[in-house]
Amino acid sequence: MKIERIAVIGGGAWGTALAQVAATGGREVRLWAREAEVVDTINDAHTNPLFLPGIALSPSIRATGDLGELDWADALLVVAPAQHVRTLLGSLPQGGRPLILCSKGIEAGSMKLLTEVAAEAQPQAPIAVLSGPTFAHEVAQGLPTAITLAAADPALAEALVARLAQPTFRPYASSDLIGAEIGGAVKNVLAIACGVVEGRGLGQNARAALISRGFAEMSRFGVARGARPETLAGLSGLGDLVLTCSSQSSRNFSLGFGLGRGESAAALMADRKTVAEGAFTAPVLREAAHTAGVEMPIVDAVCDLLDGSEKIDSVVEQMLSRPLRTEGA
Ligand SMILES: NC(=O)C1=CN([C@@H]2O[C@H](COP(=O)(O)OP(=O)(O)OC[C@H]3O[C@@H](n4cnc5c(N)ncnc54)[C@H](O)[C@@H]3O)[C@@H](O)[C@H]2O)C=CC1
Ligand SMILES: O=C(CO)COP(=O)(O)O
Repeated sequence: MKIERIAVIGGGAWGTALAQVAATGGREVRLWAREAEVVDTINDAHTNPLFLPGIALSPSIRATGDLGELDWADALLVVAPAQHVRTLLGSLPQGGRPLILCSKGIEAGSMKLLTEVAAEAQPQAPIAVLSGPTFAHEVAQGLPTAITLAAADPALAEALVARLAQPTFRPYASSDLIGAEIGGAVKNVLAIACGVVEGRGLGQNARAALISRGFAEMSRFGVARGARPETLAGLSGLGDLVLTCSSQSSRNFSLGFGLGRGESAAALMADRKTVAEGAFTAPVLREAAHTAGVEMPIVDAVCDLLDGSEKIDSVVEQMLSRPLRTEGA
């Protein structure tokens, strides 16, 4: 199997950065963006100041507002916010072109993972997942990055790795799609919690404890939904959790930081141009965990802060007064 022509659905920071990777060496890449101004600035000035400021883009990236123009591609990178993936995939013609899911989230309402959403919206398309510790602005600058590329068909994984790999962009093939996508979805919620810890000034010990106990929650939920533990401990799980729990560059972490400072979620979410996926994933993850019989106290606490049902100090007190238990449990 050979994949040459890559198209990207989504002209936000991550879609643009991935287009930049795929365009290395002057290879043509098509990118669908929702905003006409993004289409125009990519085509005319080779920049995306709205979502990825300060990066000079390859002139071989051609943007379009017409999904029909993506028919040209051998494979499509799907990089829209998770809650819009179903609608966008439903707007494409049906076909057997591989879809590589790069978004991180769980669909609200249905509680479905994006692999399930894609299988319903495009039943004939082979599905892959690309996920890992990858801040878009670093990838777009060519800084060294490693990422998980999961596909059920090893030939598809191999073809995609061959097409996307660069000396500074190293995809590691996997066959565990569920593991790869659960890590990315859950870490966004945990990054909000880490931001809260930082914003409230609870210290570095608390943040390390939260990353470790958060990873235990991710693992319990992931395994219950069919993920492999080694995938969750890899780039797309623990790797991405550590990245987003350590940096204000994370939109989810910075949302939590604001909450920790006492700002309301509504005020922090109003007028956001960029997406903090964890805010949308948190309530559906809580519901999905409940359905699976999995305890996720950190996720519950993030939900309570986001919906305003609890104040930060009482959430912290509740977390600290939970029954003492053995670490592996
Ligand atoms: N930015 C990053 O460093 C990374 C982001 N991701 C994931 O990629 C996905 C996209 O995130 P970003 O590119 O960062 O977005 P962004 O925050 O840079 O931009 C927002 C995006 O949402 C789109 N959008 C808003 N309303 C929409 C609608 N109604 N229908 C379709 N699209 C709509 C905008 O067109 C824009 O592309 C998310 O799931 C995110 O978790 C994954 C890895 C890294
Ligand atoms: O997923 C990301 C890095 O891997 C980006 O994180 P944020 O969406 O929190 O900015």
